[in-house]
Amino acid sequence: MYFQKHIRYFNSYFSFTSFGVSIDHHLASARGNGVYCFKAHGQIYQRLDKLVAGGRGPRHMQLYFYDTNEIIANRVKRSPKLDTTLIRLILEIVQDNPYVLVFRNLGSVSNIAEYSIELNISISIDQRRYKAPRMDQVAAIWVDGNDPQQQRFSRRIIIYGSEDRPHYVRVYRGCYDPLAYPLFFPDGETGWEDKKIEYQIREGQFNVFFHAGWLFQQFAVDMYVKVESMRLDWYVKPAHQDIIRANLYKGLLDTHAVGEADASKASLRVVLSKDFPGSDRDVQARFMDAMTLVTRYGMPDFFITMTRNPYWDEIVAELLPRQTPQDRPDIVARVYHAKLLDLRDFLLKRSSWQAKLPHMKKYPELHKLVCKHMMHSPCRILNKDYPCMVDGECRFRYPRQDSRMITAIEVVYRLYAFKLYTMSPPVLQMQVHLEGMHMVAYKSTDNLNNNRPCSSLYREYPEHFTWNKLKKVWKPRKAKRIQIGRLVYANPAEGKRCYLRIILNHVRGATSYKNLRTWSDVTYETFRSMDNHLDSMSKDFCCTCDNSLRIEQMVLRDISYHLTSMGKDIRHYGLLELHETKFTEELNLGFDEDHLKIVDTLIAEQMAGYDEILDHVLKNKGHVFFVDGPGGTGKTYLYKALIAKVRSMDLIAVATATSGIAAFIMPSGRTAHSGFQIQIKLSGTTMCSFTKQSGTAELLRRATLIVWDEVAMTKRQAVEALDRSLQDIMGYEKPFGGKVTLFGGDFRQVLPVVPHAEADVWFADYLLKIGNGTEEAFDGDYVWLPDDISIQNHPEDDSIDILIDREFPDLVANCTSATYMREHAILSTRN
Ligand SMILES: Nc1ncnc2c1ncn2[C@@H]1O[C@H](COP(=O)(O)OP(=O)(O)OP(=O)(O)O)[C@@H](O)[C@H]1O
Repeated sequence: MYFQKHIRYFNSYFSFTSFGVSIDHHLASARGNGVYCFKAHGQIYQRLDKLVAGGRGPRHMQLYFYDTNEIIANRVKRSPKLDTTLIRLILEIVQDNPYVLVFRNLGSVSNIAEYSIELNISISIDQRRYKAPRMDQVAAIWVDGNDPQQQRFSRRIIIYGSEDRPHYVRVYRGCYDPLAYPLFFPDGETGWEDKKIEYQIREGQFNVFFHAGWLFQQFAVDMYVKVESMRLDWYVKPAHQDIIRANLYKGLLDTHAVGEADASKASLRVVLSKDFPGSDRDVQARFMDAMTLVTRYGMPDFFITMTRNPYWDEIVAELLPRQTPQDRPDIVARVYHAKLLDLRDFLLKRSSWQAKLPHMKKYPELHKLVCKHMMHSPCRILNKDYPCMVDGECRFRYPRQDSRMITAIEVVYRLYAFKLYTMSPPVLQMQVHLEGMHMVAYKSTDNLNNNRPCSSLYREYPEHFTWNKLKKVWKPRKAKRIQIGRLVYANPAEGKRCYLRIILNHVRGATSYKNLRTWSDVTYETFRSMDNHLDSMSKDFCCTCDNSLRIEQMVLRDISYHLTSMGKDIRHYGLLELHETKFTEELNLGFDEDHLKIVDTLIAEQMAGYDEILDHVLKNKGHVFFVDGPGGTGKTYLYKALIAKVRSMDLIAVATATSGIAAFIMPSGRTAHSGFQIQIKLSGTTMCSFTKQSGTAELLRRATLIVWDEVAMTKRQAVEALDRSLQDIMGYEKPFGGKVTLFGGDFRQVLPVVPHAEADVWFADYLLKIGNGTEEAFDGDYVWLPDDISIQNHPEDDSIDILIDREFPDLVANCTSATYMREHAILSTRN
């Protein structure tokens, strides 16, 4: 019992390594709720120390250098309460462990500081069997003077006697488990086997994991992190990133069209692909799939959640003596999965079913329990009186924030490879490709000529046919089970492909691309309508210019402007050639002569900023500046001076601001969203939507100064998107791709955000009336303020004190309370 209760402690005491991860200390430890959890940043690894013990005495593998009695004495020295009989027993069990043998051998040498060990980190002994490695397979020992260049193992770590630098064993190394979990792998097995097999219950077979309590939980979570880390590592590799480029196929073709051979320059950088569960794109795709079912069958009537109860009879019946469900995440995960399948079958196979509350009078207890634990209606602002509402908050904390926490049960569920989601009927994502843009999808519909239902839409095919991925043909569906088709999304900015998608959604029984373009026996050519459109657009420009070539260019530039704002390049649309690119446009922006003179009027602080920034621009030294100052202190004035100076030297200065008004004041300024093509929906990995070969990218590549005013008003993610994109197009992993970037803004002008605050309707209306000039006024432009919102001008002129007293009652007593200070504020029109 004692051993089981402290098994994690024992394991960490006998492990050769220590657990290494950077932990978010705000979230680490029990923090009052009793469940130990921690939030890790980055990779998890095991740490190996040098051979010579540090000032705090031997630890981990260093403890093995001594003979048994000495080890026990050493271990007891570190932890006086240790049960020595138990330690002796464990040491006996691990006595043939090859790592123990290696380290124990070192115990007999006197000058250990001069030794080093070559540790084999990727042991590849027979992994299908639980066979222990031999000592010479895990490590070799050199005495002083041996040539460490003589590499014995292909992947190794050399642990030196006295070198202070610790070594890290990454999760995917074969020796990770035996070094970290000696209690599970007493003979030093690689621990590299299929974990699904390890967690199986086998009649008559002793499985150490099921007796390890907390250590099993820790091991399972560690294994899951291992799996996940390896998958993430795969995605992070540049070679694999290239494979999963967002618009791979389309991007490749586009790239060839503009003579760009390097595919990596073709499209946006994507961190995680759709195949990674939980990634943005996976969620997006599943949302679209769900909406396909909604389109087909209507809105859902029920949203059912199923929670596991660790004390379900089926779980308790399987527990070993003295075990609690927490000790057996494997059983909990299995039973939950089985019950989930049962529920799904019940819901799907029964043609009709009803969800009924137990009768209130007949089963009062049951009724109460169901209402209490199993139902939740909209609450908070939608239903303030709902029983879950306590002090204006939902006591179940709905709606819940997204969070990602891995528990041992979830981990085992994932390691068993149980499905995370299924859809019934399933949704098939159908590709939409322009002719010649893809080899497989739409063209193959030709195979349908003989047996295609002539009234079907393309997306309805899966209901009548099955798609053979290997042969790439549709075959008539035999089974009753149907599948719903969904055409993959095409952004309107994609032009032709988007139109094709719309047409596919409307034209029934089409057999070819030509057939799709045919209407009332007339086959339309691509861009025919666009040509007409060009003619009609030019009329807008005719009144400003009479040179037809110039008008043509003006129209094209206008189209290009709109396309660029959608992240596209006019060169990919087969239109006439646009001579002036965005880049040359920006070069010819010119500057205001008056702004050049501003430099003579700058005050000392402005001048210091001007000199410093200009120096970086002239020497091309990348740096990020932030100009801070309350409103009206001359920030814009400084930008004007700088921008004029940079442009006067025929260099490019890109001037942007968050709001349209601020952008208007900047010389040839534009909003940051339009200038940098920042997407509306932002996440931690969003990039700006311009492509590497677009005009915007070229402009930013050549820009020597980038100015973004009012940056305090924008979302952090927007600035981060620009940072990522600049790094991407510059191919330089320094902030903002090594550009001189000047941000300006004033956080004092950002109003505090009060979550869930309710507007005072009367006051809002009153303010609008004043703003619109419809409030009753006297003496020209004075309005009466109602008494209850104004403070009388006191004869002793202490009205400010009165205001403070009224807004901050008991200020002295509460001034240290963060909640009190958050809830009171005096806003002033002077910023
Ligand atoms: N050194 C200076 N000499 C003369 N006038 C100046 C100087 N600096 C600023 N000003 C003037 O002060 C006024 C306010 O300056 P500016 O608009 O640059 O402030 P700001 O900090 O950008 O304000 P906000 O944060 O509200 O946008 C402008 O009319 C500007 O011409």
